[in-house]
Amino acid sequence: MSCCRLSSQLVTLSEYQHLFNYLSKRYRSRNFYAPQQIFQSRITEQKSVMSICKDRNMNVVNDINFSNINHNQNEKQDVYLVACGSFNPITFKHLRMFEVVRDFLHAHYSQISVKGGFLSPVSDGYGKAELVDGAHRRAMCLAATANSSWIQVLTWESEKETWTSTVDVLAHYEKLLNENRDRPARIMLLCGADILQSFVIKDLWLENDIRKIVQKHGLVVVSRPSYDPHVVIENSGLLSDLKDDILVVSELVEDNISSTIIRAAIRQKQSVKYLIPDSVIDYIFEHNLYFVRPPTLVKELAPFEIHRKLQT
Ligand SMILES: Nc1ncnc2c1ncn2[C@@H]1O[C@H](COP(=O)(O)OP(=O)(O)OP(=O)(O)O)[C@@H](O)[C@H]1O
Ligand SMILES: NC(=O)c1ccc[n+]([C@@H]2O[C@H](COP(=O)(O)O)[C@@H](O)[C@H]2O)c1
Repeated sequence: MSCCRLSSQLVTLSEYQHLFNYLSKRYRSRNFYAPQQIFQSRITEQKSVMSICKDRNMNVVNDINFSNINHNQNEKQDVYLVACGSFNPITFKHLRMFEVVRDFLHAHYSQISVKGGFLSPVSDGYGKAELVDGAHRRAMCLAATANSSWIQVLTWESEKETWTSTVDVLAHYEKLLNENRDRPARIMLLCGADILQSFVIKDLWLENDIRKIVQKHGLVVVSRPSYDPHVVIENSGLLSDLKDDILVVSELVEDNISSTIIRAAIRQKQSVKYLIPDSVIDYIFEHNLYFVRPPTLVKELAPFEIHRKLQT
């Protein structure tokens, strides 16, 4: 019997209900089931990241970075990986990044124990072209992670009307995660090499934010074709400064799949099967997403607007 399991996603009650109804309807004939008790208990757990993620079996130390991580051989650091992005729509590559990085961290840092992975879809207020409604992007992320035992969806960022800087997103989740936790866990940013390259774009990222992300939280960059993270680091004074705390992980199977390509393929009525999860394809068809290109936005991305205002 094949079955999909609703794992402990961090979503609002109505989204749970919506997704549950959708998946149940969709997969009834294929033995999809989500026992009501599990479903209900997850709802009560949704209030804080901590309540879902708490796991106090490991010894952890607070606020270590990669430069000193090897000095604490006897103590384990619980780590949660957070990927911020549009997920418009989510692809297998977004999910792969988590698997690759967890393997890498466990293989190279015996003190790290990766306890969970979080997808944090960006708010509609980010202003990126072709961004479909956050509720759809969240639902697709939920559908895509329904089978994962450790990757979950965080909805706080995308439920806000306005865009939140990534450093604030990380700080928010870290605070929630560590509420009432004796030994704080660490939240690390997981991203593709294109995001690292975007760090040097004027007014897109603040230098202080980058420093905080890298030094306080930790940054893991996954390789992506056409991007060379090492060259980007070498050519930037700031990133060269921080290079000991930036981890670059080579994906075993690099490919240039992107949400942009998926959207274009759907518009051209080409198959996207085996590029994104079936449940996401079903959702796209059911909600008629991406078949028509929306009008081009004239406004620029929120971070540009906000950071320029800060300077005046
Ligand atoms: N093919 C890929 N290889 C490595 N990293 C990737 C790949 N696709 C996406 N990522 C990473 O996943 C995260 C979320 O990406 P995002 O939602 O922006 O997807 P995208 O495919 O780059 O989007 P779009 O095509 O709409 O610009 C980012 O950190 C991005 O770098
Ligand atoms: N200054 C910042 O914090 C900053 C700037 C640009 C993008 N981002 C984030 O990076 C991610 C990029 O997503 P896209 O690759 O889809 O544009 C989003 O989550 C966005 O919020 C953050």
